[in-house]
Amino acid sequence: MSTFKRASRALRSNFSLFSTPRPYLSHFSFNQNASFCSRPRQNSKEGSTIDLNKYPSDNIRNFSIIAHVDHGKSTLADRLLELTGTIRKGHGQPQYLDKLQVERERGITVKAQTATMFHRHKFLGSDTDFLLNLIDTPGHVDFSYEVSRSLAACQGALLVVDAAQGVQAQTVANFYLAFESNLAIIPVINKIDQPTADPDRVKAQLKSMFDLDPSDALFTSAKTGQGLEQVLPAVIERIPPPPGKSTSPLRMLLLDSYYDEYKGVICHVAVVDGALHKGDKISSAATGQSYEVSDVGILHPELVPTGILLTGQVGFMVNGMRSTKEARIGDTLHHTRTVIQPLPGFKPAKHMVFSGLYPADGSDFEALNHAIERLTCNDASVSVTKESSTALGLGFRCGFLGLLHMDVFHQRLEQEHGAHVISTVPTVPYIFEYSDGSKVEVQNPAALPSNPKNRLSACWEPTVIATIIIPSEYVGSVITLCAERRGEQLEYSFIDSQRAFMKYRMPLREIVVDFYNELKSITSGYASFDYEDSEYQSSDLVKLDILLNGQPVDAMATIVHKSKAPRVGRELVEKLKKFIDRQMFEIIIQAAIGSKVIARETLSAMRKNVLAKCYGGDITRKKKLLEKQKEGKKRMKRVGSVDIPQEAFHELLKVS
Ligand SMILES: Nc1nc2c(ncn2[C@@H]2O[C@H](COP(=O)(O)OP(=O)(O)OP(=O)(O)O)[C@@H](O)[C@H]2O)c(=O)[nH]1
Repeated sequence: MSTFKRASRALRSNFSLFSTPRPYLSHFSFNQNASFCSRPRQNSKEGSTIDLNKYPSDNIRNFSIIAHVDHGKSTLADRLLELTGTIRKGHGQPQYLDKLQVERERGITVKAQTATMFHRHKFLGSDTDFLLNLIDTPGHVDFSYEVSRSLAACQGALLVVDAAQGVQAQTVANFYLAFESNLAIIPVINKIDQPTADPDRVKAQLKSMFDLDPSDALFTSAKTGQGLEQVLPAVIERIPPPPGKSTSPLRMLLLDSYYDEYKGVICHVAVVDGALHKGDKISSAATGQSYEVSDVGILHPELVPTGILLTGQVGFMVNGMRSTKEARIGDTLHHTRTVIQPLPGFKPAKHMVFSGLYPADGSDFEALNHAIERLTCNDASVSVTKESSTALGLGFRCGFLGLLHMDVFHQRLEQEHGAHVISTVPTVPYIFEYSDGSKVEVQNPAALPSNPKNRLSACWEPTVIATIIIPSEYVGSVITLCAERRGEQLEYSFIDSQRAFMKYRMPLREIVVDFYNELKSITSGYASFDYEDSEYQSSDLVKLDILLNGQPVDAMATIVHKSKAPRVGRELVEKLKKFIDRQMFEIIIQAAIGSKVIARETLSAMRKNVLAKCYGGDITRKKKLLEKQKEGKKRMKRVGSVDIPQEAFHELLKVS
């Protein structure tokens, strides 16, 4: 059973009983008298002098910061890094651990980031030096795979909740991920400086929803610094040290990997048992392949070589892997020639949406191939297979964790690798059964015959369990929206007098495209939403073809529920009419199921004259416009004799 499903089951039972055992681990002694004491400022440049032998596992704490989107994880991480002198105060770069350009532009965390901090604290009566590994995690549902991976390296988590917004859908999802991993959970009610903050209400929600003791909650403002002095003492006193054995043979969990231009593949690892030294010979439990460790160290938060990583420590390792494909996330690494029991590892990432990626300019296939290869080195959760389309030429079919993930991947391709792509309508993985009893998973609608009923006997679509939290006054409109999206209500209750909690089983296709936007718009932005994958359900699906002047455009084909086909068909042809420029001849745009046309638009003939509004004879301006038109043409795709601009493909993504 998937973690998601188990969490969902726990969640369901939690809501019916409203009281569960306290999720805390109680085996670690709690020192009531310990007091806060700051360590002299550390600087990452001092890295080479760091002696990790000073930090046996009893003096190590590994913890994640988890929360709903925007509740302040990365800002809190900044403050903790400053407090411990890991980064300079006023370093001028908010959300320091969000390093990607896409993270900075969108203000979201996409990749979990680890930072090692050092902190002196009065513990059991004496000043003690601690090594703290903090993992900042993403909040958006698409990246919850990153959260579950991060939690595997931790013994505790700070569950951050916005004091004004209270518990939201991803708070619930992340709480259960941590709870299922048996982590010590420290509730942190953040943003208490806001005028609308109501920490007492949030405390009551944490008690009623998760049975978290209200007296355990910390109250902070990551913005003003209020209450932050309580955080690290709580981490040290309430989170147990890592449980591994220093005397056992080395076992390391491979948490993540990325490709660095200069160093090659860099692996992030958690040393569960034993110790890793520079120069060690290690092997992968998954592939049996052996490597020599050429560099090892901590993330402080930049790479700082230490020559050693001891039991319970989290850090980086370079070992001559040539491609990140060799670095299998969740793999156990051990000393060559020792026999070990591999660690449980992680479930592979589940791809929720698939889309074709094609070079905007057909001749750029090799450049796109190269760009995708490089980017997947740093984002191994994308699946890639080559495919070809009669409309778009050679390209790739890629699997993503969700639509935001797909969007972020496109943006990174463009920003980090200069690749311009056309993407096809995203689709979810359907299962079709042929009349001979064989079953296929269809990730590309073009792969289905246009009249599938002739050869197919049954079809199934993936569903999700959606969690929605909304102010009570919006319940009616949300129920209507979910019904329109073929949702089946599983649960409906109240978190407190103001907020309702609902659970729905919904077809994945109905939520991947614009469900969240619509939910936000009908609830004035107050809804929060999360989902977890569930089983397949039998469904009445049809393939919807788009034809231009009678010729099907394979890259625009889509699979829809039969009841929605007329509306989707109509919307698609209307969108295309808006985005295709008039050309020298008439263009007939049709949507069809098999040979039956269900929607049609006609674009009358006329060449778009970009100089129409250019009065007077300024030749340089005319030249500029003609140049711009030429540039635009590069981003067009010719299907038969019809030029389709890139935006038309983008717009089709928004039709559900
Ligand atoms: N008023 C106030 N604003 C805060 C506080 N903490 C964070 N913020 C603001 O809240 C916004 C979101 O903060 P982030 O730290 O990026 O939130 P996050 O949880 O890391 O966001 P994701 O990574 O996208 O999930 C930013 O504009 C912060 O400046 C706080 O204590 N008080």
